[in-house]
Amino acid sequence: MSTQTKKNFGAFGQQPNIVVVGAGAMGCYFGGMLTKAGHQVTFVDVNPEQIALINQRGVVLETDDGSYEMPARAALAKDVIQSADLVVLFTKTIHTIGAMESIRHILTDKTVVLSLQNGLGNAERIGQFVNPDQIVVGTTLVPADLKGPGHVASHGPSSSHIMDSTLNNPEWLSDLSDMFNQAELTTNIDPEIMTVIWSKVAFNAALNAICSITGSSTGGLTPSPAFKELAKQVVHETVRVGKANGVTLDENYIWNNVEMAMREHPNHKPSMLQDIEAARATEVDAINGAIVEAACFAGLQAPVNQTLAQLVRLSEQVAKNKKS
Ligand SMILES: NC(=O)C1=CN([C@@H]2O[C@H](COP(=O)(O)OP(=O)(O)OC[C@H]3O[C@@H](n4cnc5c(N)ncnc54)[C@H](OP(=O)(O)O)[C@@H]3O)[C@@H](O)[C@H]2O)C=CC1
Ligand SMILES: CC(C)(CO)C(=O)C(=O)O
Repeated sequence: MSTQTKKNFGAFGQQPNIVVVGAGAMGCYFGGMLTKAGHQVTFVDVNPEQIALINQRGVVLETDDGSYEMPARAALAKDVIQSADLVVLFTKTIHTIGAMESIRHILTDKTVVLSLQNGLGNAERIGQFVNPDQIVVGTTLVPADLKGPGHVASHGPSSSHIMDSTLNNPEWLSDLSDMFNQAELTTNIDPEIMTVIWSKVAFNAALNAICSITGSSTGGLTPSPAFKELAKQVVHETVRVGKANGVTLDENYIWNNVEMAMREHPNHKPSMLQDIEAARATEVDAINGAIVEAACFAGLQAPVNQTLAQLVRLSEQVAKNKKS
């Protein structure tokens, strides 16, 4: 059945007004796929040149099924007027508060805000702007590499897990996952979302941090016993911290995801490495740093994450020094 004939987005209506905030790698991929499925998407970003290029040429997606160039609409937040039915938030976590503040005027008490951002604390940050029952959080294993403004490549299998932040699993959540699945963005509703989020944080704490420090894509680490030993220590430590914070994690499940990413997404540069290469601030505080904080909160220490966090911060500084 074609995506057109399956269309029925319940609470969101036939033509929801979707606003993708952050027109970088993930924003362009998710927004581009939703556009390709026939949705009305507005991209919001802070970079005027990027906005101009997207308006002029559209977004370009390189996928395993082919390359697509789709007309798209992008704007600065202040220039978006129509209220949003769905906000898909894909800024880096350090920009969440600023981005949400900038779109405050298009948020209503019915707007749903979805975050598949990496790291801990996403629901809490978004919760400063909308009610908890309007927030959907989750994780995604979609690998997205920004090739240039509005131009993104994503290769290999992937899926996302979502749940509303109150864990009530309202009916409209199925409408949202249907919308994404029909746009070929494989999405599962997962009641165990805290486990899923912590598992992804453990994954990113190992893979993103080590790739960023070493300058390697995920596949580049494959033959290294040193990587395996270090990454397993990160995962082990994070599982211990999760447990002390009331979240039970499965070390094997996390490790299998790390191995899957190395095997299936070998050319992907984790988002944190893309930040280092662009001399931008990374999300280390929401990933390894947040694990260290959660350890302190539970009266523990997390020395492996602490050391990796410091090395990522050092790599950030070196990248900035080189650029200036
Ligand atoms: N890339 C990937 O493969 C994956 C990423 N993720 C997560 O998805 C999220 C987005 O990552 P990614 O797409 O890689 O990030 P990018 O850096 O590629 O994109 C973020 C975009 O948001 C823009 N931005 C910054 N501040 C604001 C603001 N106030 N309002 C609107 N836009 C703003 C940035 O502009 P500028 O560059 O000028 O700051 C940039 O264009 C992160 O949390 C990441 O961890 C999750 C899984 C995979
Ligand atoms: C794509 C993935 C899952 C790393 O493999 C990721 O989370 C990232 O790049 O930040």
